[in-house]
Amino acid sequence: MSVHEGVPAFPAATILGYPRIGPRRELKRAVESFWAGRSTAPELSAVAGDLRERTRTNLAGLGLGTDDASIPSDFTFYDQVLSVAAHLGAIPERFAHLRGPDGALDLAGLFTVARGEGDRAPLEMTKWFDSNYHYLVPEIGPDTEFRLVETPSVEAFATALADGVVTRPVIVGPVTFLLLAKPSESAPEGFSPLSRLDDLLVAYAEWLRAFAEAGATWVQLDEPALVSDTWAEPSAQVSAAVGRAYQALSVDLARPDRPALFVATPYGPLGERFADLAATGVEAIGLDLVRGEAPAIDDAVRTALAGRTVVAGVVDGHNIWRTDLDAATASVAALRAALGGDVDVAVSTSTSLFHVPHTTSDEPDLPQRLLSWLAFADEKVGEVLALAAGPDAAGEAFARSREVAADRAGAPGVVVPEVRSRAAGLTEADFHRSAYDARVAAQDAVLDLPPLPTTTIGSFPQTSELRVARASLRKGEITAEQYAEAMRAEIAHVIELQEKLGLDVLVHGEPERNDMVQYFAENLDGFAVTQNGWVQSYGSRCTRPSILWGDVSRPAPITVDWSRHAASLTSHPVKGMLTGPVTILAWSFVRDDQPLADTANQVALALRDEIADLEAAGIGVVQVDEPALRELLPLRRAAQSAYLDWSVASFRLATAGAADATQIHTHLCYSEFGEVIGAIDGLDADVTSIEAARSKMEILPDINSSGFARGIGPGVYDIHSPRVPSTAEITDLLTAALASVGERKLWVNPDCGLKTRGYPETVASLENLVAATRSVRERLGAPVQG
Ligand SMILES: CN1c2c(nc(N)[nH]c2=O)NC[C@@H]1CNc1ccc(C(=O)N[C@@H](CCC(=O)N[C@@H](CCC(=O)N[C@@H](CCC(=O)O)C(=O)O)C(=O)O)C(=O)O)cc1
Ligand SMILES: N[C@@H](CCS)C(=O)O
Ligand SMILES: [Zn+2]
Repeated sequence: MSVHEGVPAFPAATILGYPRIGPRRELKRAVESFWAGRSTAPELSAVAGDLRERTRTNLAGLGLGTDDASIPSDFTFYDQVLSVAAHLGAIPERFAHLRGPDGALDLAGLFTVARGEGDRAPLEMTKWFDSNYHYLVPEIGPDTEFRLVETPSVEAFATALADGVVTRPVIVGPVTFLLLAKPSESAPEGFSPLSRLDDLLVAYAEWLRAFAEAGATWVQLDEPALVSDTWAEPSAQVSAAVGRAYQALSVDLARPDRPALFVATPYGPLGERFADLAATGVEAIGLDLVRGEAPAIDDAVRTALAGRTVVAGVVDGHNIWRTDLDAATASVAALRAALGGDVDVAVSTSTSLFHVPHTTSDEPDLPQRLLSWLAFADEKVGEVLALAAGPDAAGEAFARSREVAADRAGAPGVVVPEVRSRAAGLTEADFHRSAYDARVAAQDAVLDLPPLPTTTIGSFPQTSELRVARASLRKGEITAEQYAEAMRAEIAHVIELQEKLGLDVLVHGEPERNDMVQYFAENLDGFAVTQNGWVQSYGSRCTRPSILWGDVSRPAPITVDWSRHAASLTSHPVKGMLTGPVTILAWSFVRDDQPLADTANQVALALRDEIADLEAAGIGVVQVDEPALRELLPLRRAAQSAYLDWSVASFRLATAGAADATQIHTHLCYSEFGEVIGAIDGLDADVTSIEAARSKMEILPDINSSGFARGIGPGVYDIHSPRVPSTAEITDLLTAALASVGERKLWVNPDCGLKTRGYPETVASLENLVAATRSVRERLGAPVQG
């Protein structure tokens, strides 16, 4: 009997996943209330259960089937990668005390692993593929035990089933889990977590059996790692791992001991890994057809796939423009033709929808015309259903899609001739500053800084008073002037604090910013912002990505008054604070009708004007943050250099108008930067601050070997945890950094902004940072200033 006989049909239309925070951030509020001790674990679980129930009712109401596994079940309290680690007991030794007798973590334990406790560092957090979502990095060693120790995903499935809905559980697949992991602290040099695949598969098999016993017909295993060719492990090794993993889970573990398996591969073209998967017994394979071409399909693949399903991800799960349904239909038809008549083709989103907000119907302030161009998660469900039904049955949806495309192309603001002609007139000279030596001389003459200058990354704690003031302004409860006065008072407080702490280059603290991208979007033409368009960035933290829909320009200075006010309160240099073009693009929903490079240059020109206005206001140091530079790096090596060319160029365009005496800083965080160190050098910033404390300065050898010659501030204080680093600890980090990059280049700063921290730990940490710097300066024989 073929392994595929008796397999339940894959649904004709589905989505790869759905936002889990709730339309009004219900999960964020419930989780934070639990953390604050205002609610109990059962109360938090009840909120989560309600949310899951609302989600499946909503998806069923939108038209997804309740009996065919079209509704994904992908809930997690914090992060989907952490959830796998928790299910399988793969928790670092330093958290062993949190595990119950059965090896499971309770909710409080799960959050402790995510957030750390005392000297026990949390799991490292880093970006999830090329998105603004951040996952927790599993730590795997030769002795990590893999065993199914808890089953909340199975219980969630069973609850939905009891409610009459056959959902499709979604879990991160074993190859991706191990490729995303890092070696545990005790692992020997050169250890690869992927070497533990066989042991991990035993636990995945147990998990699949548990789903089968609970009645699951299909389970989705997400394997986004397969679309990337940038792993340390050679391609042949990844290919072999795919073969072994899915042979074990689909053939060695035969049905009915397991549900049918759907392996989804979002975020890029699957390429040669498609044939690897086809050679196993998985019942369905998902392709991201938004980000790339369909893979090569030869006779062998066609034959191997007979009786199975390929799921065409043609509705963009990562952006919010309405789908061109005709183009998507053509792409599905081409895939169908390539696969031949024996292979079923279903329609889906390209990625989970957790990258987009819940629904456009909750945005009363967005202009109707713009709103009509958009599809958030719920509207995308309608699109997959329309595509599955086809242009005859869903004629109205197809007609609407054509109207939208035409309307967008001709709408005022989409093309602004003045913006286009300025960009067209750019010359090579617009991308270059003077030689670094000349700049250093000019800057030394005006900025009287000690060796190892101290500074912070920009934001100071966003207190609830600041957020409430902004909410009150929005509701009309206070006037714009009252709001501005409250912000000026906060800036005065932050300046006074920094002077007291003895920092050298001060910041205004960014109290006026709801978010470092949204704030600029609110002040630039060509953008719109949402009211309720929240998207999870990590854990309980959310953002409202702005919508970059038209040509970008700056109607008026944005940050100048705040920076001028701060500078008026101190004799120290105050650093102006801007967000760079690549980060503004990466953390917004960006128009899809022109190359990103062109859009980035429009944003860069607006920032260039802002820097000129800051200089005119007497600001001699300006930081242009690019934390997302690494985020948009293509997942395939062949595409990376073109990306780095345009992204670096846009930063240079933004900053190259600055005078020699203006010190340009940049800041990078939330990623591993080793492999793009050359591009960071290419930014040509005078000073670069970079996250380093969490990884214990692992970046320093890369900086050294790249010949990076300008100022560098490797972070000496991990701002992701309330833990206060001791003076001795910071002194050690500074000593290591000094030995590596030298006194002339070294700056002292935290890893990132302080907006998510509270004041008590911020003050204590910065006191220690300044004390450590002074002790190192003394050792160098430098005068102690500040
Ligand atoms: C630095 N990072 C950022 C990323 N992406 C961004 N877009 N911005 C970033 O800063 N990516 C990588 C990293 C890590 N990611 C994040 C993401 C989000 C946060 C964060 O702190 N988010 C806040 C929300 C920020 C915000 O928009 N605040 C608004 C609205 C605040 C609010 O909730 N108001 C209440 C009323 C007031 C109250 O009672 O408190 C309401 O509306 O109900 C504002 O300040 O006006 C979050 O809370 O999740 C950090 C790092
Ligand atoms: N200037 C920003 C950078 C965060 S990546 C801040 O300090 O919050
Ligand atoms: Zn940062």
